[in-house]
Amino acid sequence: EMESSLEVSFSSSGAVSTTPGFLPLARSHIFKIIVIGDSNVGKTCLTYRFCAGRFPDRNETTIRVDFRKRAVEIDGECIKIQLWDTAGQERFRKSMVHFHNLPSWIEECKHLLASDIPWILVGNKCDLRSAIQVPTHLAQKFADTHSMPLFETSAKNSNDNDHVEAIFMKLAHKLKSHKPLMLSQPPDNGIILKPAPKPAMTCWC
Ligand SMILES: Nc1nc2c(ncn2[C@@H]2O[C@H](COP(=O)(O)OP(=O)(O)OP(=O)(O)O)[C@@H](O)[C@H]2O)c(=O)[nH]1
Repeated sequence: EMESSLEVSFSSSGAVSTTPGFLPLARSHIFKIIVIGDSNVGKTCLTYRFCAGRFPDRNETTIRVDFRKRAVEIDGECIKIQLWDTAGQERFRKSMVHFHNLPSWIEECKHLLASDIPWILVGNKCDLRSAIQVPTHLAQKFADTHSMPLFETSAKNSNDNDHVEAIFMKLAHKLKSHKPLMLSQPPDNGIILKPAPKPAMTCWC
């Protein structure tokens, strides 16, 4: 079946690494993307696909939240993308938030998160076209109503659809230009003298 999942994202950034002498060495941005949606829509597979580059051999239902990460380069800058793969099953997400279906997911997020967070809507499992659950025109209408871009993809086999890689990269670009949400995070072990204007980047990849 083709089902819809909802992704909402926010960013925080500005980590500055320092040497014991307190000189800033490197600065990198961390973008945190929360993936939410009903159970079984493919949140784990989508996040795995983006971070590991392939469809998982096997996976189990998510309990509370799993974290996946990947470093990418945007405009010559190393960006750390942290994906929060949340549990879709009611019994596993009780301690986090209470959601039921797409409109409820959105409503709940609006209460919990800042209003101007970039959102995108993703319909997954497009490789199962014959078992489509949500026609594109309806998904598009829903996305328009909630002012978010719609992507249709398959974590398993993107072929003619939006590619998982491109979707997350588009979101990362969107977050990069979304300066107001960026918060400065002091380093754990030092004093920030001042942010380096054009720091040398240290990439995890
Ligand atoms: N055919 C097909 N199957 C998919 C796709 N994405 C996920 N699946 C399958 O759908 C099932 C559920 O995928 P998950 O990624 O675990 O779903 P989830 O949304 O993370 O589920 P919860 O952890 O319960 O919230 C698994 O059997 C996957 O193999 C896809 O794009 N195409």
